[in-house]
Amino acid sequence: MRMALLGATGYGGIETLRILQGRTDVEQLIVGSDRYAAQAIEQVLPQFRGSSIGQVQFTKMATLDDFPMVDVALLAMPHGEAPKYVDRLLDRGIRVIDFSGDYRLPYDTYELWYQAPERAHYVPGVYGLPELYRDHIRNAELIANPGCYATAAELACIPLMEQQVIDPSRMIIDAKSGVSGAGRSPKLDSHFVEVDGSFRAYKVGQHQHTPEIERILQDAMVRGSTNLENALATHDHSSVRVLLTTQLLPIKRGIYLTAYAQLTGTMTTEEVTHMYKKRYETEPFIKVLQPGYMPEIRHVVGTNECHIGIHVDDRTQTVMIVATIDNLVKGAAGQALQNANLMLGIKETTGLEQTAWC
Ligand SMILES: NC(=O)C1=CN([C@@H]2O[C@H](COP(=O)(O)OP(=O)(O)OC[C@H]3O[C@@H](n4cnc5c(N)ncnc54)[C@H](OP(=O)(O)O)[C@@H]3O)[C@@H](O)[C@H]2O)C=CC1
Ligand SMILES: CC(=O)N[C@@H](CCC(=O)OP(=O)(O)O)C(=O)O
Repeated sequence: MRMALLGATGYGGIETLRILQGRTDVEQLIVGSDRYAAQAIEQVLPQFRGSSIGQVQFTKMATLDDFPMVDVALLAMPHGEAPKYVDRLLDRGIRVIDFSGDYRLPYDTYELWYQAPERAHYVPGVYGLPELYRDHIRNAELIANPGCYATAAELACIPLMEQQVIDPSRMIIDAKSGVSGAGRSPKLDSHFVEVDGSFRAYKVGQHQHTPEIERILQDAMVRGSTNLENALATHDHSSVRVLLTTQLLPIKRGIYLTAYAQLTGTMTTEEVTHMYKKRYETEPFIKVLQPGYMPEIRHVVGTNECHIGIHVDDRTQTVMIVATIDNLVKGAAGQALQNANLMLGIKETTGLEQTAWC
């Protein structure tokens, strides 16, 4: 595999390097950083001292057109940066996986939720959630890697949507993330002293992953339906409505997400669990827990896994799904490398079978 990684010194980029350094099938690795151009990875990131990639030097991203040919480029930069590079890469025949929100939504929705400045209208890429779009990903030129909360929310709710057993118009998603989700650039809100020993909600009612989750769950509902005509007729484009609350946990990494939805018929915890186990039985990274068990962040940190716990509250006929992921792995770098494996015809789990650090 020949790969370029632009934005290699942010948390998503560093995590990509951590996962890649154990791989023996990486024939070429180009790492882009303007700030650290010409320095070796191990000079800038001492955790890679003596590793197989430690001596690779960072390259200025502006020199992109002179890079040697690669199979795939991963772009791990803040929102709004990827479009400076994407067309140039695609024109050279290099396939692209973008970590940011730039290619996840139709432009009008993107502009609204990301407060994007006036610029060219981007066409969404193939959405990089293998559990829903595996076959599209294999042939894609441009992948929009999902957001971290969105990954957890979608994996938590896809079986409910496909089987149409809930009211999709009033779903509640309560999500908590470790601080690395806010990126590596210093900001007051993610400063250690502001976060340690505290807990708070942020971006209330305006989190940018809200339309992403609604769009994908809507699609899951329509695609999963055994009666497509009925699904299209009864659910117009705006029928999935999600109230998303995002909160900052005083830990480095991990997402703990709880989705609540109203069942339209009577179901037990055992029945919903059976439905989830069946849906995800061939998915290498999804673990559905037995009734009575709930996931924990420490059991997924450092892994590309999503653990799912299920409970049905009989009194209110509410189904509650808890999903945990590592925001930097299944929520970013791991998922991007899972997508790269699919695109390049490599076994999907290659390099991604680590167990948790706990
Ligand atoms: N952190 C997470 O949990 C997740 C992040 N994402 C997305 O992944 C992308 C990368 O995020 P993250 O890894 O957290 O890191 P940052 O957002 O902090 O990105 C830092 C990297 O981007 C490069 N960069 C390029 N242009 C700019 C610029 N104008 N300003 C600042 N940095 C720039 C930096 O290069 P240089 O070395 O030259 O400084 C550095 O390598 C973002 O779009 C984010 O939304 C998605 C899912 C989860
Ligand atoms: C803790 C924290 O701040 N998290 C980030 C989500 C990062 C991510 O996955 O999303 P994007 O790629 O869409 O930025 C946030 O809430 O904006």
